[in-house]
Amino acid sequence: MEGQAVAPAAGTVLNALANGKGSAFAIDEYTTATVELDAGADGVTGEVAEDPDADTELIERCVAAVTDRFGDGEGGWVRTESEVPMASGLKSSSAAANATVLATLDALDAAEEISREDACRIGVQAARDAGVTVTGAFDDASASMLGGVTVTDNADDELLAREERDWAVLVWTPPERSFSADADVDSCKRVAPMADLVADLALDGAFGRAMTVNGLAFCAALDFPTDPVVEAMPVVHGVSLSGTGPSFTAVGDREALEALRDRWSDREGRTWLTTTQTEGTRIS
Ligand SMILES: Nc1ncnc2c1ncn2[C@@H]1O[C@H](COP(=O)(O)OP(=O)(O)OP(=O)(O)O)[C@@H](O)[C@H]1O
Ligand SMILES: O=C(O)C1=C[C@@H](O)[C@@H](O)[C@H](O)C1
Repeated sequence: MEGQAVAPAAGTVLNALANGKGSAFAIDEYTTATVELDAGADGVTGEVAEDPDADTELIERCVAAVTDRFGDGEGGWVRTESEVPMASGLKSSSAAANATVLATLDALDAAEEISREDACRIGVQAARDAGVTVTGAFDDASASMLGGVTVTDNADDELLAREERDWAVLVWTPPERSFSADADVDSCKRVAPMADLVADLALDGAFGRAMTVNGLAFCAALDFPTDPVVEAMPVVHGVSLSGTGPSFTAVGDREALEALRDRWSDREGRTWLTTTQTEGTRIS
């Protein structure tokens, strides 16, 4: 029994570490999961193509959660291949979990037995159980699973809004890595009044302005530089630190972002242009 699915990465509108509300948008960069199930296998073995030493607990838990609920507890093998690096702020764990959950459902021929929203909640619970998230990150996971821009309450995995936007997206990924689970949550909680404002803007559909306020607040809280945000502000719809960093994303018109790319590219790391994605996670 084999299955395969592909899930998009995402960027941040609102980081949920301050007040539990979050917002994120899917981008056109992907993680693929391939799953092979075997009724006789003893447990699940995971593999991350780009990093043989990576922690595979999350994807193994995703397979087991799906076979427990929709199969007969089959074990097997899962491998992810990703265009986005881990711990870069681009929600690689959400994309890996979503792709693995859907690939396992595909292997069991059970993809139509559950809504995409609930399938996403399986991956969020696996991320909590694996200890790779602070809030569960239903904001990131729902954007990756459903596509478009989502606004969520991560306290109870509730989807508050989903909309579609057709933006060009500029991403700067510095060479450093920062795991979400290691973020300074107390510092993030201090900017909760700003996060409340960002949530109101996002729920009004003013995603660009929401994102920029988020960027300034969380760069300050997590000690990231604000100059990429200030440089971008005059020419973009929105710009922010993505997640707990270190990547930044800016959204807007392609020509404006091409000009901004020339400035951001002076910094160390990788700067590239992509687009928003509205289709979400799919069986491949
Ligand atoms: N491509 C992947 N394949 C398998 N597991 C992954 C993958 N990406 C992330 N993970 C799992 O999630 C854990 C946390 O990764 P990471 O910090 O990248 O997650 P994240 O919260 O999505 O952060 P970021 O938004 O910074 O990418 C990893 O240690 C690993 O266990
Ligand atoms: O681990 C978490 O709970 C989160 C991590 C970051 O991606 C945040 O952007 C997200 O809102 C929540």
